Amino acid sequence: MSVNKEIKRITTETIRNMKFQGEKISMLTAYDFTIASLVDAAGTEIILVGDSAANVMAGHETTLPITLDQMIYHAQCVVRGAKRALVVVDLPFGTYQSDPQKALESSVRIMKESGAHAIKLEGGKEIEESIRRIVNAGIPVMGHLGLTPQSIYQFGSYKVRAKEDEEAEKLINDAKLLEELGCFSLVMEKIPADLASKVTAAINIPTIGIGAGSNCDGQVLVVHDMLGLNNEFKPKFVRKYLNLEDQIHQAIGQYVTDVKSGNFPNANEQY
Ligand SMILES: Nc1nc(=O)c2c([nH]1)NC[C@@H]1CN(c3ccc(C(=O)N[C@@H](CCC(=O)O)C(=O)O)cc3)CN21
Ligand SMILES: CC(C)C(=O)C(=O)O
Ligand SMILES: [Mg+2]
Repeated sequence: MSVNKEIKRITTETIRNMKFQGEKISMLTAYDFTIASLVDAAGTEIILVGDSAANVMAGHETTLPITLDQMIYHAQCVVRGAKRALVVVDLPFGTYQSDPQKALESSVRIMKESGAHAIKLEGGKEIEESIRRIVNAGIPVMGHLGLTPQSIYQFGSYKVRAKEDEEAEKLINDAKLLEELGCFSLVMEKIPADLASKVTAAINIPTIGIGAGSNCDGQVLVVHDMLGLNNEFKPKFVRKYLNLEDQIHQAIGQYVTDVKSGNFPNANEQY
């Protein structure tokens, strides 16, 4: 008797079909092999190698400083851990906004050098040509609208976006444009739940929300946030499933105490 232990890979088509079947899509970030393996094994459909690595991994204030080389390194680590999930990588700030040719080259580097399955970029109409080029090259693209952290210095704050009619209307038009351009899905960050609902009903590609209410086709969180690894960051859209920061603080405190007291290592922990 032979058992097929091969794991079936989630594809962009799987993700698109989930919307029609009414099955919600779960997405989490990962930036390294170990966390990616855990996120993958627990059944998350999409792993995002977010440029939030700039904050979470490198300690930067914003996402702007992370480079394409650094994103590729994180993506390589994640791809080795993801056996089933679709791996999506953020194009970092400055590698796609200005020039469609550069956008394509950045995307090709990510796909070639990391083995990831798709890229994500922030914006709508402004980056239309970049998205067109990348999609035409056969690279799956995930859009990202609403609060787009790479534009933080233009927004001036991380406040909820598209509360006014004019910005809401632009967001709806951008969402429709992204669908037309061939994006396979769309992240909507920190926008009113009613608007997210409206967009989700208006397009045929799945919407994945973060601070965008329960009517999106899927949800995404930064894995370190939902595990409670950084207790200072607590916008209300984060649900903390664990309080790892406190647990790790306690464990490491105990280790320090044991080393200092001579309690570690004991007779069984030496040769
Ligand atoms: N750890 C982490 N989680 C994220 O969700 C995340 C990142 N980093 N980095 C990139 C972007 C930035 N994001 C953000 C950033 C701030 C708020 C926000 O609501 N800020 C509140 C303060 C919240 C707090 O720290 O308690 C604000 O009023 O500015 C939301 C999403 C989402 N992304
Ligand atoms: C918050 C998600 C959507 C993201 O773009 C990131 O982690 O960089
Ligand atoms: Mg991002």
